Amino acid sequence: MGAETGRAIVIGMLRLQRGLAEPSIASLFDGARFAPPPLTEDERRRLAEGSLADAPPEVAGDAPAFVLPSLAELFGDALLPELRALGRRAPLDIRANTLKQDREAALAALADLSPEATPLSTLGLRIPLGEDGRGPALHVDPLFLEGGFEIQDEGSQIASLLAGARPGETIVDLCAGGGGKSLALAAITGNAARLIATDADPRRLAPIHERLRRSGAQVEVRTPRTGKARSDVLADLDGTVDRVLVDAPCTGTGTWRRNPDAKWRLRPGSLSGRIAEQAEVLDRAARLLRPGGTLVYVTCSLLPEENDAAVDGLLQRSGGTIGAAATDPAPVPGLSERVRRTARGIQMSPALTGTDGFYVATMTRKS
Ligand SMILES: C[S@@+](CC[C@H](N)C(=O)[O-])C[C@H]1O[C@@H](n2cnc3c(N)ncnc32)[C@H](O)[C@@H]1O
Repeated sequence: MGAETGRAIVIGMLRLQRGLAEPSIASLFDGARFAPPPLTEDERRRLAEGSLADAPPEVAGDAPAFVLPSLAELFGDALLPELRALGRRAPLDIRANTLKQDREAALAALADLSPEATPLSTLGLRIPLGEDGRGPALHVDPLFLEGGFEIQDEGSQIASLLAGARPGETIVDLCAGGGGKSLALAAITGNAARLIATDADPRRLAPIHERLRRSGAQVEVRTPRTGKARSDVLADLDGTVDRVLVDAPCTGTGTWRRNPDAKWRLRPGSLSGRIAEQAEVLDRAARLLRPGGTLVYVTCSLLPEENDAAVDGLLQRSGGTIGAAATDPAPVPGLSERVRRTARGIQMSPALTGTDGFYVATMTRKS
């Protein structure tokens, strides 16, 4: 809009992010009692003719300049379309809890919300947003209260499906947080795997207990003590685990469309902090694995430093004990044709897969 005033930013946001045409913006800026003054001639002209074609990428793509080289490394020529897709509103996705009913039954039970099956996840339903961009009050929906579904982005559902969890396995969800992926793994294995969930931060685990009760998922939660009483709650499992899921702490750059403010709070120091945590948690995961066991590394980041480079770091530190393995997109029909492949894993993104920017890589313990 040719200015950096609050008014110019709001008008630009309505045009670029909400996709409103000039007449719709003019109807909001009508000078009524609590409305801003009407659009000026210059503002109308800029809305009609303005273009970001010549703007630098951090302006055209609305992203902090310091991460652009990393994003360009991943996206190449698709950098701007991907940045713009990251600026658009995220859809509202839920995962049918197949411990209670299948997706078809959930679609029927929620028919009044007009859900559709998600394009890729075989477990997902997409709920249309209202004109104000808000979704319905899912947390009080009777089906939710009965555990019939969980609110989970399609990308997170896909990451859970790609984890390859099988009935009979011992599986550790090492960074379980509120339990989003633990619950999904329990449903995917039909409660027939031994699932253990933990997190370095006991407070992050708090919501999991209520979620387990509601969903019927069977997961053993191991809550660490903090401070002087701290001990390794997984020590008895070292060298025995079939599969470890590391849903790692990360910058969350793949979720900017959900948390637009996060991109402006990101600092170079927070990236280096996350990289150190990722190395620590990957080393811990590697020690848990039995020979032949599988490590699945997931982030919701688009930065190669947190993804392929983190995997490379573990492969090098392990001295050959941990080997790279392919991540098979087959459990998610249609994913193979759409997803971006990196040297070590696969990368989802809003423009390509229509999901948050999840990264998934697979490794195995050789000996
Ligand atoms: C991306 S979040 C996990 C989200 C969760 N898996 C879900 O699907 O809802 C990353 C988590 O890693 C935890 N974390 C960070 N460092 C860790 C470590 N060294 N060991 C275990 N968990 C760690 C954080 O406390 C945070 O809860």
